[in-house]
Amino acid sequence: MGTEVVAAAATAAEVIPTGGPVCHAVLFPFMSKGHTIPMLHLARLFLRRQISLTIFTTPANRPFITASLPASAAASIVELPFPHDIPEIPAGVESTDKLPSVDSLFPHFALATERIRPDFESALENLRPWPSFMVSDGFLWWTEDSAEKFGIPRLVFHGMSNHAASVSRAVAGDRLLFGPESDDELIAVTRFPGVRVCKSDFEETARTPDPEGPFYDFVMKAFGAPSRSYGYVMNSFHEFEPVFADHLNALGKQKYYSVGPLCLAEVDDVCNDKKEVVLAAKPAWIQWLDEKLWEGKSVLYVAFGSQAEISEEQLEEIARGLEDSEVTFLWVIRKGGGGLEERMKGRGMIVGEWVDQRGILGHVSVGGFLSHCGWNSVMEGVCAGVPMLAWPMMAEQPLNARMVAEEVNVGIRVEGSGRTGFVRRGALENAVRELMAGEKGKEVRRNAKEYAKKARKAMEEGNGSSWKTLNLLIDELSNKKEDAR
Ligand SMILES: O=c1ccn([C@@H]2O[C@H](COP(=O)(O)OP(=O)(O)O[C@H]3O[C@H](CO)[C@@H](O)[C@H](O)[C@H]3O)[C@@H](O)[C@H]2O)c(=O)[nH]1
Repeated sequence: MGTEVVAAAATAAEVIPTGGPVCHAVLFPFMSKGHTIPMLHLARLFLRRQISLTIFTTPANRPFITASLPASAAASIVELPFPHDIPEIPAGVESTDKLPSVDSLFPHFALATERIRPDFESALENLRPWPSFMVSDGFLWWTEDSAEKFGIPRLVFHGMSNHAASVSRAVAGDRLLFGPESDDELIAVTRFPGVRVCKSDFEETARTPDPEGPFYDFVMKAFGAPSRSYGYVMNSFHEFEPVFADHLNALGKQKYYSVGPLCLAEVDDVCNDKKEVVLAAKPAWIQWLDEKLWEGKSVLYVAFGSQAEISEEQLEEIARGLEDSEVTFLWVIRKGGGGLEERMKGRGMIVGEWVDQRGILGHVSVGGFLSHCGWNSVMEGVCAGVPMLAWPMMAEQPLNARMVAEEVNVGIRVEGSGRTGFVRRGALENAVRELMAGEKGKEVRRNAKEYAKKARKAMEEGNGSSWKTLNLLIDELSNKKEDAR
């Protein structure tokens, strides 16, 4: 593979906010929407602090990145070719949501990214101005070596919560998953009083004494060795999970910087594209939500992230559960569900396109969120003050669901849901009714609204905990003091 680095920045012109850039940083998001989106929000926070950026990506991911950044951003996008000769990965697939099966192909995809390293390093070497620091996704473990080679401090971007990171470490460290308990039996996590997990909350590799295979190879490469990076950037806010954030920071030499919720970075932006947003035609589903507002209906938003795989049988059961609950719903389906759209007309709306999820959650008609508990969705639900029905499916989502339903109490767990679970229509119906109209629903709604206020406060310019943490981090890395604002 040649060093065919296409440095492109034509549109992302050199419009730098007053005073010129404080420093220059490199960002490298993992090629998955759930990882790229929050890193682009982080990009906005850097731009707002007058840090110019070089963002690395691959050709097929470039349009998404360009579209997500303000047009006037002081950001250059550098394309690096995605490896084409991976037998398991169909040609042209450069993002996990395009994989025919995330479950089986994810490790091959993630392992393949290491082949980008030579091109990445050639591009880094030629970068001017020289970067003060790099933020790259934890799934791109090999960027740590590149950063070290060039003496660039690297921050690991962690898409997960402080809770999931702490609990996973504690469970592994204390070898809690190798006991006699059944998959669904609760196990106390002794380091955190009151926290309980079960074996099925974790990936197979974590609960197998001698694991092997590509997923294990990936885990070992990405998380197997102690990190030599400068620290971790967490998409969370201290007030949401203080025990877990403090725990991680007490562990060792690296700091964990909670600088989120990153989805709030778009609220007061450096960019001036609010006008464009207002003038753009409303998509059909937002118009539909407007109608529901006039009809006085509270809508359940149903969405399972960018890559969940749901069987036709389970989709049908969801449809039945929603019908039986008599709730008004907006359901975003990524794959499958043929025929449901027509059948559900009048009861709810089904959308098969990419939507602006944050826009939907912020619509006043939306009163509940049935979610797979991807961490971005959790943060977005919390920021909108919308209580959740937690239905975890894969990755660290079962831990996020515990966070939502057991730690901060902003949602209700859907009975039977989990990594291998099948949810029956009756269980979904009950959960929906409880969330939208029950006593428990009222309680979690109140809590969600409280946390929404705290989230906004955390991101508040000047005094917010996350705002200050990010400033501190930038000061540490750039050795420049932020001007008193
Ligand atoms: O039509 C859509 C679909 C998704 N989204 C956005 O896409 C992101 C999806 O992220 P998330 O909710 O975290 O779900 P996943 O895509 O499943 O995220 C992966 O990455 C997360 C962060 O590491 C992990 O927490 C999850 O377990 C993992 O599956 C969110 O920002 C959504 O708002 C849209 O805007 N429109």
